[in-house]
Amino acid sequence: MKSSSPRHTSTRDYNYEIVSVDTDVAYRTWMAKYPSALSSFEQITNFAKGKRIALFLDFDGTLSPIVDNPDFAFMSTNMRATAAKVAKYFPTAIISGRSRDKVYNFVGLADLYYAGSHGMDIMGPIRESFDDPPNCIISTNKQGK
Ligand SMILES: O=P(O)(O)OC[C@H]1O[C@H](O[C@H]2O[C@H](CO)[C@@H](O)[C@H](O)[C@H]2O)[C@H](O)[C@@H](O)[C@@H]1O
Repeated sequence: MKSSSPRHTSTRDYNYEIVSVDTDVAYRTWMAKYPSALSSFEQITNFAKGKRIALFLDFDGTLSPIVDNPDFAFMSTNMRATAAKVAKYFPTAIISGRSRDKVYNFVGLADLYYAGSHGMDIMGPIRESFDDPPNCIISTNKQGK
């Protein structure tokens, strides 16, 4: 007779299943406490009305996937295009535990703010001229210094 319930061939399999159930419960509990912002989008947009918006983003695990080798945490083309688009509407900053240069090299968007080393090293968008929006800083290189 064929059994319809899952087979447990070893204690190891059984323990693995308990860990999976625990992980699932922990995940559901966490999601109940911190629901996806996308499911409350209307509430967020209503709350944001009349306010000045700035966007602060994490890099690893947010803009890039978590990978084994930190040197390969590349952003997708879609994610880069989305970050560039959102930065046209709101001041947008990336805050990271990585060094600022490393994050900038991964992202490569000049219109964003970058806060590296957990906020110890901050760079604003590169300003081509004094006529650019005031939320930019002047690039020291562009001034010839
Ligand atoms: O503040 P973040 O931008 O989230 O940076 C936190 C740390 O991110 C990196 O490590 C994490 O991502 C790696 C690549 O996916 C992954 O291999 C590692 O296990 C994660 O901890 C980065 O290497 C660290 O320097 C950052 O502090």
